[in-house]
Amino acid sequence: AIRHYKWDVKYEYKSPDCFKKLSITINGMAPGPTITAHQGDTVVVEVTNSLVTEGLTIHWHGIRQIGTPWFDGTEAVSQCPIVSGDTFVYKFVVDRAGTYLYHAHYGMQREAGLNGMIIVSVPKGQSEPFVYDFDRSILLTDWYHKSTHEATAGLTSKPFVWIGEPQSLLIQGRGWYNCSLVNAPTSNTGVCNTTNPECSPFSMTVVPGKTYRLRVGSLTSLAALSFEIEEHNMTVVEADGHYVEPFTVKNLFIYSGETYSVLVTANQDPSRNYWATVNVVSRKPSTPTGLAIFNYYPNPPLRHPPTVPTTGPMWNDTEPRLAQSHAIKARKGYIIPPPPTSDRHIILLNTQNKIDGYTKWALNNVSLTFPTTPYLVALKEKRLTYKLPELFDQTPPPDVYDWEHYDIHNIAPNVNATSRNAIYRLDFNTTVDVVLQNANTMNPNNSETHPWHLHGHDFWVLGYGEGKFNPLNDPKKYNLVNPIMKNTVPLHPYGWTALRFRADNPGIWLFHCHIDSHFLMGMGVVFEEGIDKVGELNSSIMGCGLTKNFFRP
Ligand SMILES: O=C1O[C@H]([C@@H](O)CO)C(O)=C1O
Repeated sequence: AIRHYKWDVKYEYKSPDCFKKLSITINGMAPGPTITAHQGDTVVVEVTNSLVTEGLTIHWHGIRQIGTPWFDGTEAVSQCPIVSGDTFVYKFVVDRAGTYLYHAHYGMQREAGLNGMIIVSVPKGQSEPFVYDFDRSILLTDWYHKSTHEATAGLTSKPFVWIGEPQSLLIQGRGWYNCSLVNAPTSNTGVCNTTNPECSPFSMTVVPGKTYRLRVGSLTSLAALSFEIEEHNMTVVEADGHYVEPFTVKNLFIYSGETYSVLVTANQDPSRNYWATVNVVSRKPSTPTGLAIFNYYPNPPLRHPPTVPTTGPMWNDTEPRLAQSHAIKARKGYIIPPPPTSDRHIILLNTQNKIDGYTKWALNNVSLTFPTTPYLVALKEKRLTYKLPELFDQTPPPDVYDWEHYDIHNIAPNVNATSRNAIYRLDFNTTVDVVLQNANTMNPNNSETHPWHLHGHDFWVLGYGEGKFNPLNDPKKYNLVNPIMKNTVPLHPYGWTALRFRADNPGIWLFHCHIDSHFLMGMGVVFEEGIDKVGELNSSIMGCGLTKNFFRP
């Protein structure tokens, strides 16, 4: 079947945490409408850019875009931005059941609220390997009071001005900010108003005794989160569209770009409500706990639980987060075995760097910048390919760093890093291993968590380790038996994460840190595979208005 959506994207004042701010909305909503479909459906989204002063693209996060790399929605990679006033039609197949996301992929627009969920059900008549009574979903985000334009200006200036920690955590687009913290004029209730119904907490109503499949997605711009429902255990059954061998947690760690399904049974005292909370982990929190209400029917949905909301685990305790990462395995009966060996081994050292006085992130000393001609167009459009050396840097970035000598525990020495728009070219249909290696930032005793997201693929997660990855010994410890497949994984502080994927989807695909500011600071790489097998480009990705027709075959 075809699922058709018509979206108008614009700036509007919203008060998701009681503080009034310009937010990007879709048809008046932030988060945007949930896309629902069955496996195998074609989703058509007609997007009109009514932002007036900026371009726009929308990325369908977790959808592999097999055969439609031009609809991946990544500015500078798969398309020109949709110019103001123009309408762009995304059309793609959702080929696997599961929980996915969508969000803007232009500048830092995601941070301004352009995000939502995609829920793909199993084909009619097919069942899933677990049972539940109801299907619910919640999207977790973080929220700044400053505009993304201010944030961007700071991140791209000399000296660097860091955006800091978000003011609120939102659960399904709702948070609560203590308005007394707003600087003068405090009397101006038009700016921050804690009685505004827009910032009353999200309430999820449950019927006592019933089991809920709760789909949880995170599209935070910075924060790593711990999510929990007071007095209730959660059984993890799905991650990024793949069934997980079930395991039970009290709190779920979730990183930007990840989705999980957990089963929760409403088996507690039904005479009261319970807090559902999100807390920041990995960074020293200065953002208050995000609150929602787990409402037992027929109690009033917004009646506060009688308890004090939990503040979550210790923010700097990496161990339980690593333990959760290790616990996620493919479900028996649903294991897709990885190729036993790999054809190419890429190790990416993640460092914070100074380049030309600007603060950046780099992979093997290369900080990613983008050409103005999208890579897909540059490499495929016959009228441009003869000019390739002018379009972007043709010398590939390095596959490895000097792992024998680099000290990941010390402040980054920052030598010789450069900003470049070069890409990795992968031989089609080969197997590629990527090991992400974390290190110390430019601040003493500090290593951050980075959620890495790959476009166009799911990868097998072969292992996580602490310290420095040793390419001679550590691959022997890879899990080749039941690794989960995902599209986003955390790289833990001072650790490494090993992935394997098949370069079997013709196109150009980003692989990047899903922290908005880090991506802006160059934390990503680009893969090309099978460009000669990409079909005739959809001309709507090239230019604006009727100039797109100039590229029609
Ligand atoms: O990229 C980052 O920059 C700041 C800080 O390192 C700048 O000093 C920070 O916390 C990041 O995650």
